[in-house]
Amino acid sequence: MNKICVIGAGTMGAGIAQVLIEKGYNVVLRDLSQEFIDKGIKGIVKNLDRSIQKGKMTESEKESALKNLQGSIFLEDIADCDLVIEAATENMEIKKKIFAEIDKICKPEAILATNTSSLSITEVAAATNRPQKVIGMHFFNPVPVMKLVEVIKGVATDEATRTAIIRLTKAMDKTPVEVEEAPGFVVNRILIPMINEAIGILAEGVAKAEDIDEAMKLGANHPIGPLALADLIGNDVCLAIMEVLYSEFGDSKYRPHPLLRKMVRGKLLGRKTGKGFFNYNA
Ligand SMILES: CC(=O)CC(=O)SCCNC(=O)CCNC(=O)[C@H](O)C(C)(C)COP(=O)(O)OP(=O)(O)OC[C@H]1O[C@@H](n2cnc3c(N)ncnc32)[C@H](O)[C@@H]1OP(=O)(O)O
Ligand SMILES: NC(=O)C1=CN([C@@H]2O[C@H](COP(=O)(O)OP(=O)(O)OC[C@H]3O[C@@H](n4cnc5c(N)ncnc54)[C@H](O)[C@@H]3O)[C@@H](O)[C@H]2O)C=CC1
Repeated sequence: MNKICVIGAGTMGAGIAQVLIEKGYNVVLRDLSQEFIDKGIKGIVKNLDRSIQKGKMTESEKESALKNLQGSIFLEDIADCDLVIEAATENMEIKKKIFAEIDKICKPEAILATNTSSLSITEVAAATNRPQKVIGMHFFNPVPVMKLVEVIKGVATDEATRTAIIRLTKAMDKTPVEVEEAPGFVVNRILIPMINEAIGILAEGVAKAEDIDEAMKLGANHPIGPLALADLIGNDVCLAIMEVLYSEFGDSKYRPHPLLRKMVRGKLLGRKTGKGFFNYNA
């Protein structure tokens, strides 16, 4: 595998692209506008500069990593990719449209992976004429730091695709965990309802946001509290995942809290909009 296209230059796409270029892969980072691509690349450069400051990377290593990266708004630029990793908005209709498009453009042997947090790989794959080459490759945020990749087969995913993705995951210094297709897979089925519960606790006035987070950090040894984690993930992403859990299982325990909806409607998405449960410098 040499040339990889990452679709979506947001929180996850930029992180995935960063790790890939550091490992020497040629990456095309695609988004809908140059502005989104520039923002993603700016974040990558900032992270690489931080690594230099910490003595973990040299200036020339940074330059050679960045040489591996090409931003593009043109879908044609991905035609010769060996693998596409889609990290666009968590919405089934958007993902199906992307997969139908890339299926037409990419060479027949290319693997098409989705970084979806919760959606059905089988349904995404059904938008293509190569469902055997479609797979879930679920990274965690922040990608350069988090070691896990959940690898999820759809009903038609073949063995060669599974093996290739496991191999790439290890080459990226990540640990693959294979998961059967199920809403939210493993981590998000546990993590996002916990965040939703923390939002309920806040809405009921049981404790202030800072204290909810402090309680979970000191009482459960979590590295950050659930509300800060919601801000890191993005409240829109958290809501999308709760919606999938709720609609797929039809169980009221997965009902998104109205405060989560209100936050998303008010564009209080967390770090990416500068304000969520806490404030951040834009
Ligand atoms: C929604 C989904 O589908 C799935 C998901 O992703 S769910 C979310 C999963 N992620 C988590 O649970 C993250 C929980 N939080 C954490 O682990 C930590 O708070 C954290 C790693 C994000 C930050 O750690 P911290 O100790 O609070 O801060 P900080 O000291 O600044 O960072 C620790 C390290 O991470 C690095 N780091 C932090 N944010 C980073 C980023 N966005 N990109 C790259 N590196 C980053 C720092 O550079 C630092 O590196 P060194 O150890 O080499 O110095
Ligand atoms: N935020 C998180 O912590 C995690 C998110 N994910 C998943 O990763 C995916 C992306 O999430 P984020 O990076 O958080 O979202 P984001 O909102 O930060 O970025 C999404 C990007 O996709 C772009 N996009 C939308 N439609 C597109 C299209 N048709 N073609 C190209 N680009 C398009 C948007 O312009 C945006 O820049 C989602 O499926 C999400 O569920 C997975 C793991 C963790």
